Amino acid sequence: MADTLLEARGLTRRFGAALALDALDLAIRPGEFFALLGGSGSGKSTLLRLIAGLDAPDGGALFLDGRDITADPPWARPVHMMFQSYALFPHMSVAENVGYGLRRVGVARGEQARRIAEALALVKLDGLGARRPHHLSGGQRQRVALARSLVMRPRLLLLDEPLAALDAGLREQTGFELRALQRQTGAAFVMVTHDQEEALALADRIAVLEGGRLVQVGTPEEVYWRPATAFVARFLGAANIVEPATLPLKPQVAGAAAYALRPEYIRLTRIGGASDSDLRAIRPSDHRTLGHEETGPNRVMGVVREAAFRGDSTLFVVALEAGGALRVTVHADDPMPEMGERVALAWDPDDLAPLAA
Ligand SMILES: Nc1ncnc2c1ncn2[C@@H]1O[C@H](COP(=O)(O)OP(=O)(O)OP(=O)(O)O)[C@@H](O)[C@H]1O
Repeated sequence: MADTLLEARGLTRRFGAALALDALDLAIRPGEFFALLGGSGSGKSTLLRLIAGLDAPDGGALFLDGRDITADPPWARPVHMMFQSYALFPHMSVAENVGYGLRRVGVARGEQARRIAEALALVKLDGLGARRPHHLSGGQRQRVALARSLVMRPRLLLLDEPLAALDAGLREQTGFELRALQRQTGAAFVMVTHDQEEALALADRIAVLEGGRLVQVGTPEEVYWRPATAFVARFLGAANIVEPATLPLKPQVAGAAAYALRPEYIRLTRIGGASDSDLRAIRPSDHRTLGHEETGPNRVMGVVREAAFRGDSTLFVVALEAGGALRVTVHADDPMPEMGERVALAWDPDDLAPLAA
């Protein structure tokens, strides 16, 4: 396929009895920012190492531009990996570190100097070429590691938890810089992360891994709003998992055993002492149930049990009269219920995302 840069077919890797990758299929497009998201032990690092050629699969194959590269050594692949530890050589200067790969493949000296300067400028480290890595901050060391990868002009750059070692302030800025670098260089970036917010913020597409299998691949919007399984729904921001047996649901797509319902999708209506201003904020469709206690499909009654302030919104846990609880977010501009207040919860049928078992 023309729009596929790297393809994995049936990729399998066993460690003794443990199946780290279970016949995994995956296609990465040229120039995309792709996130591999999964919990500890889901197979993320194993997949990255196989793509880089640092490890060999027990089954399946890898194709780059349609060519089988499964048996190619790492240096023969237009793929570069940036390790979480950065793996810089402490006895070499920044410029020597960045130029290491160029020297190994025998690029002429003048050309080396030009490309090292270009790579250092790309990561905004101009002028620091003579320094040793231990005279740099953690963020700067990461830039050296990035420059060392980018100087090789890879088609595909693999990044193992690139932001994990940075403090919170630097993480967001570095994330945006990674995106900018990816656009500037045109290389495809594959980033391993266990942080769903990072994946949602940066990636063009996200692959969610569970137990060595891909459970869903899609845009951040697709995996967030339309999770394929309960695992994905929970992993990406704690959606409510609701079942027709326990709640009066009338979903757009019938027949699923369970549905994901985002806390942001639920409308909360104050029933008890709703003030006039509260009433004006309530949608017309909610008026008929105000003061009444009727329920119906996609509408339930409950009592507010917990509240967590989140700045632009507050998350409420509402214990349902029919049993169970739902998590509901109320935007800061909307009327807030009190703790212990009775409320009505409602949602649109097409906001129920059907889940595979
Ligand atoms: N060299 C190895 N020897 C034995 N088992 C291994 C080896 N490497 C990985 N595994 C096993 O394979 C599975 C997948 O591991 P992997 O490191 O790929 O997961 P991960 O998603 O990267 O996890 P983490 O986020 O914790 O790094 C785990 O069960 C792990 O214990």
